[in-house]
Amino acid sequence: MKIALLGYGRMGKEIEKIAISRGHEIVIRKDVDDTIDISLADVAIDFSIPDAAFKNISNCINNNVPVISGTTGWLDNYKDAVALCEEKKGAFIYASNYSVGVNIFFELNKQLAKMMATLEDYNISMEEIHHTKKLDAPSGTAITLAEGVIENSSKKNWELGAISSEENIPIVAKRIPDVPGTHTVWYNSEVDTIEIKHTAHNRKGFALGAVIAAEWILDKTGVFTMKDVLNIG
Ligand SMILES: NC(=O)C1=CN([C@@H]2O[C@H](COP(=O)(O)OP(=O)(O)OC[C@H]3O[C@@H](n4cnc5c(N)ncnc54)[C@H](OP(=O)(O)O)[C@@H]3O)[C@@H](O)[C@H]2O)C=CC1
Ligand SMILES: O=C(O)C1=N[C@H](C(=O)O)C[C@H](O)C1
Repeated sequence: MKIALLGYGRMGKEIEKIAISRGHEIVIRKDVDDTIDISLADVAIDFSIPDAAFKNISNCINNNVPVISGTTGWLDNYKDAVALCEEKKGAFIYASNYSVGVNIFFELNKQLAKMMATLEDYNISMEEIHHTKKLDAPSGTAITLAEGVIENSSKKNWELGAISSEENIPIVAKRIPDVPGTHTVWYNSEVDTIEIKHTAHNRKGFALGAVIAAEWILDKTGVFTMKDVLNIG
């Protein structure tokens, strides 16, 4: 299939390698906000920057090109993207994390949250560690993890910082050179700690998941998630 890469940075370049190895062709590599003919592509993959993602996604939907977005930090506009996709009968997936391992971790996190929901002796906290070039904090993945806990417990919100409260899940964001992405969820009590952790060793898992999602969405109409693509949970 013919792929448009909207964003040709660390992820765009990783996706290009995997897409070519799976027999696809890259027809657009868009690195800046210039004019492009998106309709040259069968599918678009957006890994750009928070300020550009919604415009890129809308442009694809308006031109009837299915779009996969992995850009984080733009979710204030997510509902508008969903509404536009439904109105235009387009095809769209956003995932804060495309790796298979993290999507399993998301399900594990929800199951654990259910089990811990009534155990008042335990305090939850989360940490995400990423490279120093990352623009947003907390990471999209940490937000998805927090939402998974909120759906399955009495917690109401997440909060950036270390202080735990009855209603909020504290998320600490650390920036350390070259770290691709590490996420930890802790439940601490006076007597013990339960910890679940996902460590990405490189960006290949994110990139492979994005290409698999692009292959999957080609003949579909609607708004989907990685759970639909991987058929898990
Ligand atoms: N969902 C997932 O699985 C993952 C998500 N991500 C997310 O993906 C995004 C990109 O990450 P990463 O590749 O590391 O970041 P990079 O900074 O390496 O790449 C972003 C690229 O987007 C380009 N860009 C800027 N404006 C536009 C525009 N209007 N249209 C298209 N491209 C544009 C930038 O160009 P220039 O440098 O010239 O400004 C840059 O090359 C981030 O939001 C990150 O959080 C990352 C990994 C996995
Ligand atoms: O910016 C990154 O690098 C990553 N961003 C995503 C996020 O915000 O969760 C996914 C991954 O952790 C890498």
